[in-house]
Amino acid sequence: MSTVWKLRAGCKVNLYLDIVGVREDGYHEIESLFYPLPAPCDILDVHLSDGQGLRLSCTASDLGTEENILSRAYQRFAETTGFAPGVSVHLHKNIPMGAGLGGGSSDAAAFLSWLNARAGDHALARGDLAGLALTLGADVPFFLGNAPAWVTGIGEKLEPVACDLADYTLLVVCPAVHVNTRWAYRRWDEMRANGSVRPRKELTPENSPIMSLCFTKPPKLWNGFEEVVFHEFPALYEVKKQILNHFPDACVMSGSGSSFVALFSSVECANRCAGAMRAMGHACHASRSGEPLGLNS
Ligand SMILES: C[C@@](CO)(OP(=O)(O)O)[C@H](O)COP(=O)(O)OP(=O)(O)OC[C@H]1O[C@@H](n2ccc(N)nc2=O)[C@H](O)[C@@H]1O
Ligand SMILES: Nc1ncnc2c1ncn2[C@@H]1O[C@H](COP(=O)(O)OP(=O)(O)O)[C@@H](O)[C@H]1O
Repeated sequence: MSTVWKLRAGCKVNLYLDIVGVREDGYHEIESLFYPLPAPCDILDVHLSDGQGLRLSCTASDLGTEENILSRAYQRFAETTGFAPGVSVHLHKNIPMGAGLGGGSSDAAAFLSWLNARAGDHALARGDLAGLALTLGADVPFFLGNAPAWVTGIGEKLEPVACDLADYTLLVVCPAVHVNTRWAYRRWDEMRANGSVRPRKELTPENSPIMSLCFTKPPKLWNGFEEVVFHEFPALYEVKKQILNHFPDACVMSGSGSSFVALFSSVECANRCAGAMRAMGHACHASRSGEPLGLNS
């Protein structure tokens, strides 16, 4: 029986996300604080097999194997390095898709790291692996290091940051709403063109009512996608208000949505919030000091 590796692919939340520019190729420049979380997380059961090529299966029926990012990661790595072993992967998909949690990117980074660790003389240097990762997705380079980072460029410039949230319970609330990242960026462009959204540094109490509320209490967390996504999905704005009713120290939508992350210094408040969210049908995942935290809802 060959060795089976169990790779855990956690998720990320954006504690700050501002869109600060658009490149010629249509990709957007961002300034964002990426923070890794252990829950929800995907599991990749990987084992080497005879011959060459990837055999992929996945628990998510709506995620075919051809368009799965893991297939593209294997293909890209084989083309770049010539290392194309026989590999079987069974993906236990737990991170909701289109949730702003980087689930696909995390899977790809976990698999690329595993391939590179076994590639021997074909292995890529760190920078080259990050460059390959970027071709799979803007969030993939972050997951290679999987540590709190200030992210700029389109997602390829990473600066490690000391971001100690050990005093907080982090609660991820996942409404069953799929937000397409590409749509969110295009919609941001349209709203930017008509002046209804601006990069945060251009906001003043005069040109943004929401900021006039915040300037007295500068927002600890910020996500420039909220106005875009709440405009299209008002139900998500309601979810955020429901979370705020449980007195988190801070709460923000993650990435292009639809998930939220809330920081609670009180575990009791986090528990109550999780119970209320689950009663409304929203999956919840908690963690504290980098470890998953079971919540009695
Ligand atoms: C919004 C963010 C914030 O962390 O994450 P998610 O909400 O997806 O988790 C990222 O910028 C998403 O990264 P990722 O999800 O890897 O995006 P990709 O698959 O590379 O790109 C999907 C589409 O989004 C647009 N895109 C993506 C990244 C970027 N910096 N500018 C863009 O304009 C492009 O149209 C691209 O075709
Ligand atoms: N292994 C995978 N896990 C999740 N999504 C995948 C995967 N492979 C391909 N995808 C595609 O990537 C899209 C974005 O998924 P994901 O990265 O989880 O969301 P987000 O970009 O909101 O963080 C999904 O809607 C799906 O179509």
